[in-house]
Formats: sequence, C-alpha cells, structure tokens
Amino acid sequence: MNEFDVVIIGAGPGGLSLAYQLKAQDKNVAVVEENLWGGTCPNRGCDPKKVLLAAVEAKQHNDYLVGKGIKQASMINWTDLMQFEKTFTKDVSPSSREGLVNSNITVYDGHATFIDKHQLQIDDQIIKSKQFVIATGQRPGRLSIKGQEHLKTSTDFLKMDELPKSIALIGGGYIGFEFAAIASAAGADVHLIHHNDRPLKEFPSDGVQSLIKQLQKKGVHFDLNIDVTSVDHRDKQFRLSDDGNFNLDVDAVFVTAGRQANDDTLNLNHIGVKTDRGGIVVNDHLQTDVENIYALGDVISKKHPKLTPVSGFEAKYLSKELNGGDEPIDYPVIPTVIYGMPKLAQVGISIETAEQNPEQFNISKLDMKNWFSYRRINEPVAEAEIIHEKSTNRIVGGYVVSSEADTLINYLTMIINKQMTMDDITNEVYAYPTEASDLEYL
Ligand SMILES: Cc1cc2nc3c(=O)[nH]c(=O)nc-3n(C[C@H](O)[C@H](O)[C@H](O)COP(=O)(O)OP(=O)(O)OC[C@H]3O[C@@H](n4cnc5c(N)ncnc54)[C@H](O)[C@@H]3O)c2cc1C
Ligand SMILES: NC(=O)c1ccc[n+]([C@@H]2O[C@H](COP(=O)([O-])OP(=O)(O)OC[C@H]3O[C@@H](n4cnc5c(N)ncnc54)[C@H](O)[C@@H]3O)[C@@H](O)[C@H]2O)c1
Repeated sequence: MNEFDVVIIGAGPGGLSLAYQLKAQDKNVAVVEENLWGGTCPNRGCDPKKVLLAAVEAKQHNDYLVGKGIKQASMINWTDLMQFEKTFTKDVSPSSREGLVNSNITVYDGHATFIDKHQLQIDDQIIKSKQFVIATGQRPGRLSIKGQEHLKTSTDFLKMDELPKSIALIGGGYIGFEFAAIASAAGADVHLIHHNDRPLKEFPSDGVQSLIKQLQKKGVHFDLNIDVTSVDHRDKQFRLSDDGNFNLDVDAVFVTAGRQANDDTLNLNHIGVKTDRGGIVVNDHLQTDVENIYALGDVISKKHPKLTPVSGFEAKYLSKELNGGDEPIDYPVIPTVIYGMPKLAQVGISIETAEQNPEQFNISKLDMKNWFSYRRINEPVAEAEIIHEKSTNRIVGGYVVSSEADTLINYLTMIINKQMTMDDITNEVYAYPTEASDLEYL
C-alpha cells in the first residue's frame, strides 16, 4: 500500500498550487483527480469564459466608435470563437497532470472516498496518508423541477459549437449575467430569469441597476420575480412556465442558479467531517472536525467569495500551516467582478455599511463618462461610488461600472490592503493618460 505525508483530493487551482508548495518542502505528496486535471477555472470556468469575452470586448469597443472613426458595427462568429477558445482548454488537463508527474508528485486518476481518517479508496486502490486536504470544488447546481433533464449547465455553455438563436438563463448570479453579456453580444436573443427582484444580491443595488440597464440596451430581457416550475420540450424548442401566466419558448435553457459543493460523495459523514449547506465546515486554520483532514477552496463553507485567487490564497496558507505554522488564516480584502461590457466590480466595505455609518464614512458618487479615459473610447456608462474613512482619509471600499472596472478595482484593492491615504496615492507618478493616472480624482 502506498503511504504519503499529504494526499490532496482535487486538482483544481487550489489543490495544484498546494501540491507544488508542499513538494518544495520535500513532503511525499499525492494528488487525486476524477475528471479534468486543472479543475474548474481553466477547463470550464474563468479562462474559457474570458476567452469568449475577448471577442465581446473587441466588438463593443469597435461599436462604441461607429461614426467616430469606425465605419460599421462588428459581428461575432461563434463557431470561430469557440474554436479559438478550445485552443486554450484542450491541453490543460494533460499538461496539468504531466507537470505534477515531472515534479515527482504522485498522481491518481479516479474518484476518492474515505475509508477512515487515514485511508482513501480510489476506485479499486487504497492509499494511506498522515494528512489529507480536500480541494474538490463545486459543480453546477440542478433545479428540481418538471423537465429538469432539459436544463443545460455552465459547462455545456462553454463548449457549445453553435450559438442557439434564443437562450434562457435561470438564475441572476455571476454566471447568468456573464453568459447573458456574451450570448447577446454574439447575436442570441437572451432571457435572464430570476426568482426575485434583486439579482446579484452581493453587489450594490445602484451598480446592479446600471448593469441591467446596459444589458437591456443590448437586447437582454430580464424576467424578474419568476419562479420557473417546468420545462417542456416541444417542436425543437423548450417552453418554460411558472405556476402563473409566465410562458417562454427558447432554443436552449441553462441553469445558472448557484453551485453545489463536491462534499457529498467522499463518505465524510462516516469519518466525522462536518458539512453544512455551503460545503465542508472548517475552523480558522482550514481544519475540519477531524484533526488530520483539512479543506480549501470552493468546497469549504465560508463567507468569503468562492473564487480562484481565494483558493490560491488558502493553498498558500495551508502550505505554511501543514509545515508547523499556527497562525489563523487572515484574508485580505477580496475584489469581485462580474465580467461583461460593461463590468461591475466591487471591493472592501459595502455601500450599505457606509450608508448606515455616515459619521464614519463619506461616499463619493462619480460619473466618469466625461473623464478623458472614457470619452476617448466613447463609453456609454462609467460610474463609481468610492467610500472614504473620515478619520484617516483612506479609501476603504467602493464599486465601479465600466469596461475598465476590473483594472480600477485591482488598484483599489491594493490601495485598501496597503492602507494608502489619498496623499500616498497622489504622491506617485503614473503613466498618463491611464486608469492609474485617474486615481487622483477618487
Ligand atoms: C463558469 C464559471 C466562471 C468562473 N469565472 C471565474 C472568474 O472569472 N474568476 C474567478 O476567480 N473564479 C471564477 N470561477 C470560479 C473558479 O472556477 C473556482 O473558484 C475555482 O476553480 C475553485 O478552485 P478549487 O481548486 O477550489 O476547485 P475546482 O477548480 O472546482 O477543482 C476541484 C477538482 O476536484 C475534483 N474532484 C471533485 N470531487 C472529487 C473526488 N471525490 N475525487 C477526486 N477528484 C474530485 C474535480 O473534478 C475538480 O477538478 C468561475 C466558475 C465557473 C463555473
Ligand atoms: N467573475 C467571477 O469571478 C465568477 C464568474 C462565474 C462564477 N463565479 C463563481 O461561481 C459561483 C457560482 O455562480 P452562479 O452564478 O451559478 O451562482 P450565484 O450564487 O452567484 O448566483 C445564483 C443566483 O441564482 C438565483 N437563483 C437560485 N435559485 C433560483 C431559481 N430557482 N430561479 C431563479 N433564480 C434562482 C440566486 O438567488 C442567485 O442570485 C459564484 O458564486 C462565484 O463564486 C465567479
């Protein structure tokens, strides 16, 4: 029987990053993966999505300047775009696996389940380890409704060779908004269906309203307060209905109503690892209720967003923790972005908190549309709200809606984490004219 110091279950960004860091400490490490090596982000998540978005960004930047130096609006060819996307995804799994093998990290292909706290079953093999790290991520959630077998997932969306003429997305979260922006720019008639009137509830409502307005201008239909209860397949189309008068016929339906932690097929209850609705329960050392078993990334139940760099941060933390560290994990502020054209990004203290504490915080509302950076590209919307702490004159939070929101939010993240004051920011010299040289106006 093979015995290891640490076995990592799941070869996503979190598990892979940890494996290399532990190997660099001379630990005897194995990684188990049941599906594609590299995990969600590079195979069926962030990266293929952002390749599709490249065409959307190029199209929109072109179209903003029609009549201002550009002759005509451009069109996306979905088939070509998808072929380009596949050049990014096709080698990820073999090369991720090969990278581990070349670094003398043992790899196992198969589904892992625990026999006890020191033994793992992988199909018909059993391996032993002093410690385990569960890094099994999440999978697309399903909807228990009539005709649920007709619902496609985000994984299906990111590999479809042809773009359906009409698409429904059920669930107004990150994935629903991003796919709506991509599919509508590529020419599909898109319906985003949400069960209440507050999609993207973790984002500030003014920012969400601006984003919705822009997507509506591009033809996206928002069907709010609709609880879809059935999907019928008829005449090559799918009819979505609720228990009232809502009926919609489309060519394809995708469920984008949340993701489900991969914690339910590892035999965790049997060995005493606790889970809740959000995933595996860990303490502030990322340790489960079983002392030699840790967990990281999307599979854990946490208040922090489930994102690739957060899994990476937790992997870095665990590489120290499993090497004798004993500090609790201390997360920096984490930026979140809804990609599209425009993008919606936020970081730090929420607008809601700032509004509830006016003695502590100032909120500046900025309409940036006429700033040189945005006028130059003739961008129809560029706005932000920035929160300053009165006592220190420091930026502590904010959100941005614009095509450059991701760049600006990363600057804000650094400014907040490094506790820079407005004087610190304006004392730097930045390349001009750029989003960085705009920082002095915040
Ligand atoms: C459509 C989409 C777009 C996204 N876009 C972004 C983005 O723009 N930016 C961002 O930061 N994040 C984005 N995310 C989220 C990001 O992909 C995840 O946060 C990240 O992949 C989590 O990494 P992880 O290592 O925790 O888990 P994962 O990447 O999910 O990896 C877990 C791995 O464990 C394997 N596994 C599961 N169970 C077992 C088992 N029992 N035995 C063996 N192996 C097992 C799985 O097959 C998988 O490969 C997106 C996600 C999706 C779905
Ligand atoms: N840009 C990024 O960083 C990015 C992009 C995509 C995904 N992700 C990650 O993946 C996770 C999952 O994304 P997601 O969009 O699937 O989930 P989500 O949790 O962000 O959003 C799901 C939405 O669907 C709604 N919903 C639930 N049930 C519904 C129903 N029956 N009908 C209509 N609406 C319903 C929920 O209220 C919620 O607003 C995100 O939380 C994030 O961690 C990140």
